[in-house]
Amino acid sequence: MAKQLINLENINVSFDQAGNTVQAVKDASLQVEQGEIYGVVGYSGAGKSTLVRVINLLQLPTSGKVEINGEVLFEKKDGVTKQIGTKELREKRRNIGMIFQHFNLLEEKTVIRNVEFALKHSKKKEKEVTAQALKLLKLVGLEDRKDFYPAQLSGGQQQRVAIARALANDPDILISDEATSALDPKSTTQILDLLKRLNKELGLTIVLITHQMEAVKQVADKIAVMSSGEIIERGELVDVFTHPQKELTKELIGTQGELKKAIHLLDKDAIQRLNHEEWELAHLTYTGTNVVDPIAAKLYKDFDVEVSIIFGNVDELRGTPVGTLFVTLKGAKDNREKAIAYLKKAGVDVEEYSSREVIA
Ligand SMILES: Nc1ncnc2c1ncn2[C@@H]1O[C@H](COP(=O)(O)OP(=O)(O)OP(=O)(O)O)[C@@H](O)[C@H]1O
Repeated sequence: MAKQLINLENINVSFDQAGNTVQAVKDASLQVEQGEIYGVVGYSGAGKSTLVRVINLLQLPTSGKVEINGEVLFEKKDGVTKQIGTKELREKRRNIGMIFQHFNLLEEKTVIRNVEFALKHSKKKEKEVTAQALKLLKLVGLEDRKDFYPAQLSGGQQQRVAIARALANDPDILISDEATSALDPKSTTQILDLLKRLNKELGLTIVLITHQMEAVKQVADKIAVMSSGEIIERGELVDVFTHPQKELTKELIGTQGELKKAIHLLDKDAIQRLNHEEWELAHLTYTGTNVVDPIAAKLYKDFDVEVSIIFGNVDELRGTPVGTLFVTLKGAKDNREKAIAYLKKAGVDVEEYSSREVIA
């Protein structure tokens, strides 16, 4: 089993905002294993940044436990606080690189000086510092821009510099706080590809905060969904996307919008002529690409259930094709039940909407 690198237990964070207490994080626990890319998603204000800033104690929790690589950095329980010393914390923080939406580069310094700046506390000689900075710029594909100033680079290139700088002290963990949110789609993909490569080549553990579901779809192994300070759902990326439990998760991943589209596309005149008991709308989700035709034929042949496809789509989740299909199922109720039981057994996730719900 992989080693648990980050362990946040029962974290609470509250702020005082003009005399009112805002609870930004509520009893949140998050465990990240070494080598994982863990996405934390949710709308603005959900508490993502606050929770993740707790990892390196840039944000002190009101209560809870912060354990990194088996070492407790902070624990406050029953009014008793334990916290590592300032000097030790400074060292620990070097093991956790951070990148942000705004690249936070020093504008008056060249690219290489920006990276070297992160090594100013190291005991390395000047020559070694420069060699290390060059190595990092090579890693992010920017060695030929080493003497440029940040303003002479595109957003994507500036984020690469920020990544090189974040990796200067050879950290085990990289926290990415909305790092692709200010970039165009092409640069976003390039940065995500770079993060994936660093994860693979360096074994870097990455915590990725984002409101962009496309970003987690491309790179995350696991995701946690946050709402009003709480983690409301979590799991393997493909599981959460194919079996979302909470309404918010469905909304974030677009299932709700797809359902509306399916209802809009239904041939309501034709369908309203049918008895309510004779049909339903079903949302099928499956991994793999080629199950559609055989399923339709099989349901008709074996269960006397007629399948009409309203629309379908194949998406890719971290390289795994995931098909989604909205269909109407027509036939006797018990036949439909048997057909659905068959689909579920075949690994297809089925969400049913009764004809009354759809027509309402
Ligand atoms: N330093 C602070 N002082 C007071 N309130 C704060 C502070 N930092 C965050 N908050 C509040 O805590 C809540 C959660 O904010 P947080 O930035 O963690 O959310 P988020 O999910 O990361 O959203 P965003 O992407 O917009 O930053 C918000 O209500 C915010 O106003």
